[in-house]
Amino acid sequence: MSSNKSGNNPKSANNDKSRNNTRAGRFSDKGVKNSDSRNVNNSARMQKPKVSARALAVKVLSAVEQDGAYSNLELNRRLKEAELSSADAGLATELVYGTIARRNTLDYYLERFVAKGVAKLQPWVRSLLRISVYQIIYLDRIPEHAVVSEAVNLAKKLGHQGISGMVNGVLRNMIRNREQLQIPSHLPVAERISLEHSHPLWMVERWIRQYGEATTEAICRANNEPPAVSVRVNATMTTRAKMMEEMASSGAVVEASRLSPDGILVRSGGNMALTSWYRDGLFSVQDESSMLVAEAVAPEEGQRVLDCCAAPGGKTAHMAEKMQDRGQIIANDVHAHKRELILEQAERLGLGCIDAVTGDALDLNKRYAEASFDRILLDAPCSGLGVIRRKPDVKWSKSASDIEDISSLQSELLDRVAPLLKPGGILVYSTCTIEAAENEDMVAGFLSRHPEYQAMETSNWSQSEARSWKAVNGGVQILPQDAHSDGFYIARLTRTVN
Ligand SMILES: C[S@@+](CC[C@H](N)C(=O)[O-])C[C@H]1O[C@@H](n2cnc3c(N)ncnc32)[C@H](O)[C@@H]1O
Repeated sequence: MSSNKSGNNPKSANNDKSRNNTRAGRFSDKGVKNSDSRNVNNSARMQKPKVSARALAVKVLSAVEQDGAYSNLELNRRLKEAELSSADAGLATELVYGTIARRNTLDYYLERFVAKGVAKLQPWVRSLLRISVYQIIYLDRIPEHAVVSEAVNLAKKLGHQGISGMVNGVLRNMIRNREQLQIPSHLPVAERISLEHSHPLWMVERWIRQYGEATTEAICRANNEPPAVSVRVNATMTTRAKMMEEMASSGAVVEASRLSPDGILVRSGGNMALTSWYRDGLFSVQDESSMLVAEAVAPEEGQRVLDCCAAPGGKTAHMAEKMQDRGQIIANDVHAHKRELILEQAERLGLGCIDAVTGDALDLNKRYAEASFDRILLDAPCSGLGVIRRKPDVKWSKSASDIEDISSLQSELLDRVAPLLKPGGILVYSTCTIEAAENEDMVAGFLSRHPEYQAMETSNWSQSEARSWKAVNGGVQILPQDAHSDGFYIARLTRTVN
């Protein structure tokens, strides 16, 4: 039996607290100090907010659970309306993402104290109890008595006396019996990991089959870390060294990415998407793993490139930057409304070599001539299980059958676009998941059906850090704990004969 690691009881959860590296850091009101006030994420407000941070979090969580809303979109929409101070916006963000991330652990604890069972509660009451227990267990800056009184006041406002009494009773009882807030160590391993790190049991069991127990536990632990902030420098406008200098002199704490030559890790400095550097196109906000995709494509100036599933255009733009905006990139996506997103990126970054088009990638072979592209990127739609840190809802919204469904689409997409590559060209297949069925098994199947394709060496494109990663079929599988970046699979294939 593996030993209990952090997060299985309130005490170790408190150790988690002491790291104080919460998601809310992104909303810190310590904006970059800069003589150019446009770069300061200054949101001190004088008026009384229309809604409290906790009420907003309860509304977002209830909409996610009841209406299947996307947490990020719902949260952003409500934050815009609410005009909270930056600290309160940070708290609301922390409560929403933290509560979703720790959902089944919170429910496991609550189940012992809610007489009629958590499932029978009204969704808003369930959300209120969950955010309260999340604060008690995982956040150190809010005293327990404040958590209880805030919850009781909110229950009075949103419900009635009976509900506020029940909320008061449940929370006080939990605080009095903290020793009961433990995950028993005698549980079968998969169940223990599932409860301790809040992942669905089917997912944990699936990963144990693929990666073994220790790696699965490391994946689940990493999935609960707040994601790092990183930006990709626009190489047509500046260099990483110059950008880092400018950012540092404005008060941001930055580090060069060890994964991508274009990446900068931003340890503190406010919301990068609100800076004038971002608006002026000097950089884009992008995860480090994702930056490795264009690295693998290695497009050259003057080449013709096909990006099959391109929206919102992050990797398209990166490839255009690598080409110094010389050549042509056809950036295709099936959704007409997403074409705008690609065009917005291109315009902000000053990139003219991108042609954004709409259509099903399954039909690209009817629209373009065989062997007409030097490079093809298939950044496929996938289950997204590599980006749980950023989108914790994925844990609860996906099922094993989603993985089977999406892999048959991926396989068909690969088969249809393969003839479009010139002999000697490079086809990159990438996903933001860690599922073998969508990754190495997918590429193995493709190579067995297409003798005209070969896997390429990974070592000549991946940075030194990446070279130790598991490389199979010309691809690297990046797990979220490897470099504390998103889980990604990137395979690099070449066409040898016509
Ligand atoms: C992983 S995302 C691509 C992310 C993008 N490469 C980037 O870096 O910004 C997958 C995209 O595939 C698109 N998509 C899904 N099915 C498609 C299809 N059959 N044909 C073309 N695009 C598709 C989705 O709309 C989604 O935008």
